[in-house]
Amino acid sequence: MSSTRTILLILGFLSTLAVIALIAVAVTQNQPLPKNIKYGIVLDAGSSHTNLYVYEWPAEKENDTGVVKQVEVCKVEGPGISGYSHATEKAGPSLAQCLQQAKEVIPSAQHKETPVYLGATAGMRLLRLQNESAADKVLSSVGNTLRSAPFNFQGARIITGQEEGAYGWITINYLLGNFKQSGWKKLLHSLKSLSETSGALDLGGASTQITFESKDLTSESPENQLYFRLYGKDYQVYTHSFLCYGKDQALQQKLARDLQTVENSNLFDPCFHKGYERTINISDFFKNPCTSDKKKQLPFSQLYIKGEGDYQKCRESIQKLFNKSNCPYSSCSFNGIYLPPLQGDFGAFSAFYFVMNFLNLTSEPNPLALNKVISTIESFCARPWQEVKTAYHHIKEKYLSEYCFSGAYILSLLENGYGFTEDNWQMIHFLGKIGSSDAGWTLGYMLNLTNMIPAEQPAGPPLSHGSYVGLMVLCSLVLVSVLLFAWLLFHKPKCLQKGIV
Ligand SMILES: Nc1ncnc2c1ncn2[C@@H]1O[C@H](COP(=O)(O)OP(=O)(O)O)[C@@H](O)[C@H]1O
Ligand SMILES: [Ca+2]
Repeated sequence: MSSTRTILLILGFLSTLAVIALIAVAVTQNQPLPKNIKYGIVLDAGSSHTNLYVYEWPAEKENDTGVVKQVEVCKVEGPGISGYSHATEKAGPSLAQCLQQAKEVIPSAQHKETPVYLGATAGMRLLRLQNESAADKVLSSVGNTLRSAPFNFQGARIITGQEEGAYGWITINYLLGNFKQSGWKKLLHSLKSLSETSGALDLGGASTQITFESKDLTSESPENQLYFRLYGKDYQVYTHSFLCYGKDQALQQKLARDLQTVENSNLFDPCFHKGYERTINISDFFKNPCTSDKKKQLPFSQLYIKGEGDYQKCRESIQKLFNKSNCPYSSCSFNGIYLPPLQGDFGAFSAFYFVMNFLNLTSEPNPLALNKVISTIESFCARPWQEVKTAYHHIKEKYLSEYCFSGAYILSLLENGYGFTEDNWQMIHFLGKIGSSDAGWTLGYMLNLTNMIPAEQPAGPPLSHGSYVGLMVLCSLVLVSVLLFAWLLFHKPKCLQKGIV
């Protein structure tokens, strides 16, 4: 009897030892290999300025969703590259300082294999319309600078408005993890027939984009339609980019309209604060493709703008930029552009975020009601310029003086332009960053050009490393408990014998 007990004891001890060994092997064997990091660089050459982004991802996981993240952003000094139309050779050298910063962030052994892309947006689209050869020279200047950097130059080009919308949509849905939803979340969405993805609203200085998944997208307007197959799923997406409807060009358009009825060189503008004054040179004003159709001979060369700080009047004058009179489709946003019914949540970024964040109107996770947003902007516009300047002395005067206009413009674009209402306003989420990455088109652009988003779900182990190890541990613990229980049951140790009948 005692010898069987000894044998069983030894067996129990050995099996416990075996289980511990099993766990130790599982943990060490499945430890991810030391990280092999890859890098990519994208320059966003916007109308107002250029930003350089450095992204990184683990090489062995590059086709997984959500693994690429932004590790650096560098703001290029000076204007956007389209601002170099009169000194095109200076456009490239303006990028040198940010390229230097990228060289410091990325280990030098990896410089040669790191792709670098430059995408120019609406500022360059406008320059190309106004002066094509200047636009070509600017692009060749930035191309030369990028080629001479130690990275793997992949091109400098003007991206289309459609691409800008599409890549912005891909970026935010990639970062929000919407392309890899769990089974139950997918089921919930399909039961409620909700979109699994978030729409994207991007407001720049020269153009603005609206992009969202639209299940009932008809083929009325093929140029607004995009099809994607990502991670094994099909997406039908609507997109449109409005050139001249970025916030800086919208202001130019509004001023061009105001100039039609001005009686002398003084213009009272309800969209600027009381006490604010700005002088505008008329000679260049109508050369811009966004204002050239309003060209008018005026008896003065300078216009003096004087602020009135009246939100209601400002909204009325902005409203005129959205022509709702003719729509050749079943439904339109404005200027005769097709817009299917709005669907799902929207992420609103770049200037949508900068402006609403300044005005403290981005409150998440509980978005504010539309009437609260309106009253906040209304009272901000009513504050005298001297008071605003003192309260926010640390903010660039160019930005500060235009937050009233920009706030009113954002509301007009969303309400009058796209038809958001009090009821669906809260579907809009103003976001600057998602995790460590800025919301914008650059990440989506790089993911696409490096083929990092597969059309089909990559075949991989069914369990993640963590779940695999967890499961191993759990099974082993169950095994030990069963063995222990069996031993107790059949060999009732003396100390327990009394209790068992
Ligand atoms: N902190 C800020 N506050 C207000 N506006 C900002 C801020 N930072 C950037 N902006 C504005 O955001 C817009 C960015 O547009 P940009 O990307 O340069 O142009 P586009 O996308 O039309 O080519 C510009 O109007 C710029 O003035
Ligand atoms: Ca932009």
